Amino acid sequence: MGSANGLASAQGEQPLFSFGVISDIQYADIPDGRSFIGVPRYYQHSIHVLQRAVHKWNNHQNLEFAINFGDIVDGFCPKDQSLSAVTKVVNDFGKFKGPIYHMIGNHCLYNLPRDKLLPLLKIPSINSHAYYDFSPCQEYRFVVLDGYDISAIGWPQDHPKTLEALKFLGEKNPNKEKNSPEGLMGFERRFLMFNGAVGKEQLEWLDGVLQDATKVNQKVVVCCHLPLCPGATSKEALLWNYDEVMGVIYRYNCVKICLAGHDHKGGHSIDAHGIHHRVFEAALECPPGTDAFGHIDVYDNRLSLRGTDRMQSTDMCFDCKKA
Ligand SMILES: Nc1ccn([C@@H]2O[C@H](COP(=O)(O)O)[C@@H](O)[C@H]2O)c(=O)n1
Ligand SMILES: O=P(O)(O)OC[C@H](O)CO
Repeated sequence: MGSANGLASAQGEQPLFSFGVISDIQYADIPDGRSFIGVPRYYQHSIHVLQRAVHKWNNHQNLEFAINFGDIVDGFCPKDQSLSAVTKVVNDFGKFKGPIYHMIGNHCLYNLPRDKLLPLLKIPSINSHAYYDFSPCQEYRFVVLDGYDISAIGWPQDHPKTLEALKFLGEKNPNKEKNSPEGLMGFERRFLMFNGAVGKEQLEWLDGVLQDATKVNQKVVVCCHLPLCPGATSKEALLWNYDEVMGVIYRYNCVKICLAGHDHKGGHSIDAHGIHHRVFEAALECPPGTDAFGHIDVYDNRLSLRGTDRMQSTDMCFDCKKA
């Protein structure tokens, strides 16, 4: 974490553009609680973290857009309040004076099915898929992955993707409770119901996007609710087929940074190919009065995350000379 990776001073240098980031708000109008392993969760306070983020992003005056890394409403939200809770959070995001790019997380899908959720989040979609790309300037392209493409949550119960996910979980996780990693060894601990996979069609789409980005000499930032690198996250939070996705990414040299949420404590690693992986600290786990959001300044050779409060600042340099 921090600038221990040979960052040259950014003083005086203007970023190409900047954007806001926040993850795992998991808002619900319910009393505070705890995660399965006992970490406090502040369901009502987390929307105030978002409100302060939007206020700060607007005051910055130079943010092109913001990205929400998923899980805007918690699974414990009473289901008759799911729509109003999602709408409330979307409306608060709407106060940002710029576009918001959303992605879906497991908690979003506990609350609403894809056909309801995606239009509310204005996620460009064909057949309820939630992957897309955008390019804020000639030099950069952002790829947003749908980590719950193959998943036991979010699709109708008899949907082929639900059936494929349940079959896969049945083969990989012998526990009756499919969210339990008990007895699973090493990276196999990711085979849990609250995770998912990127399907074949999406992998082919990703390959095409990276091929195109390479042709036009664009640097790519990959965003996904689920982390893609074991070095940046707990094993239990990894995308089921993170290795397949990284296999596609490694065919090219254009992906420089992968950003994610889901693992609430946050993390940072640089993989063997020099790609930075940054998992964001959750807004949900901020005790009242504290925050976790940030903005990222984008340069030719690095992304510099300026975190607020519990979100650690991180310099992610992919072509920097050692100081
Ligand atoms: N080590 C674990 C972690 C989680 N579970 C199950 O997953 C559910 C969701 O976990 P949270 O961290 O979001 O609370 C939890 O309710 C457990 O059913 C588990 O079994 N073992
Ligand atoms: O999305 P949650 O709240 O179920 O939490 C996921 C865990 O952080 C993964 O380790």
